[in-house]
Amino acid sequence: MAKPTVVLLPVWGAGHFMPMIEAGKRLLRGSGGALSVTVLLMPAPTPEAAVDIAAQVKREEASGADDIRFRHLPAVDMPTVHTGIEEWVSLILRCHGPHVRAAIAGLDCPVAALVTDIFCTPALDVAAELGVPSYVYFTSGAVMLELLLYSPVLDEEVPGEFSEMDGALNIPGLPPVPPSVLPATMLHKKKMSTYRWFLETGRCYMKATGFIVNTAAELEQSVIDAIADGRCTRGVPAPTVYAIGPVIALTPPPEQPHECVRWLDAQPPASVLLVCFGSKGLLPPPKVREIAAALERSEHRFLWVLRGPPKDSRPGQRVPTDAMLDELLPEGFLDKTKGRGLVWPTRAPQKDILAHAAVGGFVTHCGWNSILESLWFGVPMLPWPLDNDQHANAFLLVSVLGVAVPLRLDRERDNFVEAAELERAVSSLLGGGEVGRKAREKAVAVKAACRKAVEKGGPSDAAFQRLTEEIRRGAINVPKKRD
Ligand SMILES: COc1cc(-c2[o+]c3cc(O)cc([O-])c3cc2O[C@@H]2O[C@H](CO)[C@H](O)[C@H](O)[C@H]2O)cc(OC)c1O
Ligand SMILES: O=c1ccn([C@@H]2O[C@H](COP(=O)(O)OP(=O)(O)O)[C@@H](O)[C@H]2O)c(=O)[nH]1
Repeated sequence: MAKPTVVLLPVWGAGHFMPMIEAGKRLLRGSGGALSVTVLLMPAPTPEAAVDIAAQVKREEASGADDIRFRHLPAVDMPTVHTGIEEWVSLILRCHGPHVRAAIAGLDCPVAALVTDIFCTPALDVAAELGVPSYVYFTSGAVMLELLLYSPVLDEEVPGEFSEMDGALNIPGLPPVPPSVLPATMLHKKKMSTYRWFLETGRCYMKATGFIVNTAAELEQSVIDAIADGRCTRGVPAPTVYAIGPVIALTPPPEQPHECVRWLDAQPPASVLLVCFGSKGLLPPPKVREIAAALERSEHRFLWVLRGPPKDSRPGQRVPTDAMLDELLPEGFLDKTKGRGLVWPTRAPQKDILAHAAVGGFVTHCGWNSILESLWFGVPMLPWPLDNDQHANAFLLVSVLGVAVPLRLDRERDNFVEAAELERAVSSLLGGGEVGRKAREKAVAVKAACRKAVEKGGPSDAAFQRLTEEIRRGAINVPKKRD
């Protein structure tokens, strides 16, 4: 009989697609050949994302792993009316519901589980209808998962706007949380109609069999405990959390090192500040000017990945362009920083850069994958969150893990940071001073904990074994036709 398959339903996007495929490959290996993986591919919303995903699929297919197969779902109409990125993705998923159901029902083998992305709550209903166990693969950290699960409780506790309340929020397993670290969708209830998405997603998650979270228990133990004890869900036990991370797709370095890596080869150890704002990494001109002023004055070495504005700014369509450096940067900046700074105008190999001994600090937008990569290589951070889960992630880095030097930003001014503040924080992180020294020390300790977590017998490895076993046991034959 054909072996049971785990069906993955990833969304497109650098921080979502590859981490989920990587987790699927680990499930394959972990099952010792007992399982296969079927990836359902939704057509990507932009030509750039389509090219990216096609390349990744080609790479996986070429690697000869015959237990992973890809199935294309039919195209759906992209929603034009929505309240924001969260609802936009959820609406697309809703349209795909019948296709997902048909694809699963049409499989020629037992189905062990459906694994969906953060946004794919409609797929949980499909799994329930078919009797298939369902898991949310959470590409962000447990703090963000907790915020989603706890949002219905918070909504009742704080009837007014979070942005207008005095004091801090009491969120299980966390130190007092300033409301300013909540995602924008939560912060302005009345202004953001997407707020409902938050509450509904939190409730809907309770239908899942489990949460597979790309984190390590060591990073977010108290939060994971709070979820497990039902403290976020009014005492009702939440689906089991499997903290299996850090899951990072690491590939051997290319034969010809990238230009950024060659530049780093010529720099002293732990001397370079990496500045990179993720795969969407675009900044408006005033922020570019502040960064340039801070880097020029700080006299530290830097590698700045600076992208150009997108051609299309609609949710889900924002793809950065290659930067025209002469137009974006203040006059004379490149000359004045020549030798100690490199500005890279297109996508850079971030993991290879963070792995380089010359990198001593990372100004990051706090996308979860960037955080995990920085921790994996022991690089302390300067958090400059912009959106989504990033403010909450930054809070974790500074207030729980202590691996980052805080950066004062003005959320009311679109997360603006003054040049002088950035200059101060860079000097603290890379130069002398107690705060920077502590962050550097903690980053080294957390690096060791991350690596230990995924070693054979480590806590993430153990969680992964439990998950694999549970998935293997859950396999069912999906009836071809519903009664
Ligand atoms: C899939 O394409 C996109 C996803 C996001 C996006 O939006 C988002 C909104 C929230 O209210 C809470 C979130 O956690 C969240 C996350 C998110 O995706 C990114 O996820 C990464 C890994 O999970 C990473 O942590 C990044 O910080 C998140 O931004 C947004 C988006 O465009 C703005 C997408 O196209
Ligand atoms: O120039 C870049 C920008 C980003 N990334 C990678 O893209 C992912 C970004 O994911 P993250 O969750 O940090 O943020 P997002 O891009 O989803 O906001 C990470 O794996 C980065 O290493 C990269 O390789 N080069």
